[in-house]
Parts: sequence; structure tokens; C-alpha cells
Amino acid sequence: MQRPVIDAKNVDLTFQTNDGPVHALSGVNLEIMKGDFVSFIGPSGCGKTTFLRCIAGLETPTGGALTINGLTPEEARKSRAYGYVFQAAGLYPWRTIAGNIKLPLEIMKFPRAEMTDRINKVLQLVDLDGFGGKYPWQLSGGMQQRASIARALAFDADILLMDEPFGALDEIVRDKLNEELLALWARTQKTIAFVTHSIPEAVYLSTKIVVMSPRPGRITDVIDSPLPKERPLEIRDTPEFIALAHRVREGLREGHAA
Ligand SMILES: Nc1ncnc2c1ncn2[C@@H]1O[C@H](COP(=O)(O)OP(=O)(O)OP(=O)(O)O)[C@@H](O)[C@H]1O
Repeated sequence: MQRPVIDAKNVDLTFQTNDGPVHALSGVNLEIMKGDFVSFIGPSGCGKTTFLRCIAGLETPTGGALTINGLTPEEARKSRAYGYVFQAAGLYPWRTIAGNIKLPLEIMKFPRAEMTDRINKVLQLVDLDGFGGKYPWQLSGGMQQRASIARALAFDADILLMDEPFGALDEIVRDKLNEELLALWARTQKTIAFVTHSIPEAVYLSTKIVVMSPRPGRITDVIDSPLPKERPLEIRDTPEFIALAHRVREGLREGHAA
């Protein structure tokens, strides 16, 4: 049997703060398989970012077990198992787009010729061919976010962790980037963990939708999407899509009520 890429067993995390303990994650059980596109959706404070940061080895669970390809998150982080895309593109303004994409490759000491090849390849993947020499301020918000995805893809990690990457963009740009991300996912076979507040975005993108609720942060529903892998934007008008969106909305409502 295939081993999960991300395997969470009863993961718990309590932050100790000056105002007392904050139970950010409680009993989180989840298996993410290779090539899954998993979205995490839930109200503010339900622990979505915390869980992503646990996967990334940036927070340490206070209970349970979490492995990434059989490794501890810290080992996985050291082996560069994932690329991380944040809500704000987070590009260095004094570096060109190519320079920004190059940064992790420099840190990892890739040979110079390979760096150039990789930069060109990921620029093409995110449809920013010819923009490598521009500075971030010369690009629109959507293009900057594509550049930040290119940076996360540059070292070809199998896992992509994305924390509300399109949250700050207008609907039309977001639709376009959603479509592009799906195409990129299909081409690269990456495993993607994606945090969002948007029900349509979660339903459109995911093979698995994880609904969470706060206080303490926990998973209340895991929905395996019956939608086909090929998803034109119009799929959002189909009864299957609407039914899925309804189930997610109901799950969120129950979480709120609790
Ligand atoms: N470093 C920290 N120290 C103390 N408490 C924290 C820390 N990081 C997160 N928290 C708390 O843990 C809970 C979960 O936060 P988290 O950011 O993971 O939620 P979220 O679901 O990603 O929220 P949002 O949708 O607003 O981004 C919140 O109550 C938050 O205040």
C-alpha cells in the first residue's frame, strides 16, 4: 500500500501564552497521499496556518505524531521537501523576479548553469516568461503571486504548502490563478496543501477538502471530491459542484454554532 506523504495522527498543539494556554490544534488525524490537492477551510483561528506550519517543521506539535514522507517535519524541512507560498507574495523589492526565484537556489548552492535553467523553467510554468528581469513593483499583484509560486517551485520539492496565496486578489484574477494552479498541479504531480477562506476556491481546486472549526482547532469533516481532475471554471455551475459547496458550508456553519 502507498504510504501517505503527510501523515497526522492525533496531532495536538497548545501554545503557552501570557494569557494562558491556547489550544490551537486538537486530535488532528489526516492522511495526504502523493498527488493530492488538499484544501483547509475554516473560520479565523481554527488552526489552518498552525497545521501548515507544523507540516513545515516551523511549529512543533505538543501531542500526537506527524510525519512527512516517513520523516519528522524537521528532517523533511532540512531535506527541502516542500516549497512554501505565503499570503503576501513576499518578494524582495531590491531583487528582480529572477533574483527572487534564485534566492533559495543560492542558499542551496545549486550550480550556476542549473540555476539559470531552473529559473527559466519555473518562469515558463507560471506563465511569466520574459519577466525575469523586472522588479516586483513592475508586476501586478497576481503576477507577483505567480512569481512567489515560481520561487517555491524552483527547487522542485514534491510538496507545495500554500497559505491563502490568492486571498488578497480580486475575483477575476483569483479565478485565473486557480485555473493556472490546477494546470500546474496536473503537469507537475505535486502534493499540495492549500489554506483558504473561500468555499468555491476550496471546492474548485481540491481532491480533498478539510473543514475545520475553532476552540480548539479540529477537523470536523474531510470530503473526498467526486469532481473529475479536468475542471473548467464552468464546473462551478454544475449540480455536483453546488452540492459539494453546500456540504462545506453546512460543515462551517456547524463549527460556528458549536
Ligand atoms: N505563535 C503563537 N503563539 C500563541 N498563539 C498562537 C500562535 N500562533 C497561532 N496562535 C493561536 O492559535 C490559534 C490558531 O491560529 P492560526 O493562525 O493557525 O489560525 P488560522 O485558522 O490560520 O486563522 P486565519 O484564518 O485567521 O489565518 C489562534 O487562536 C491563534 O491566536
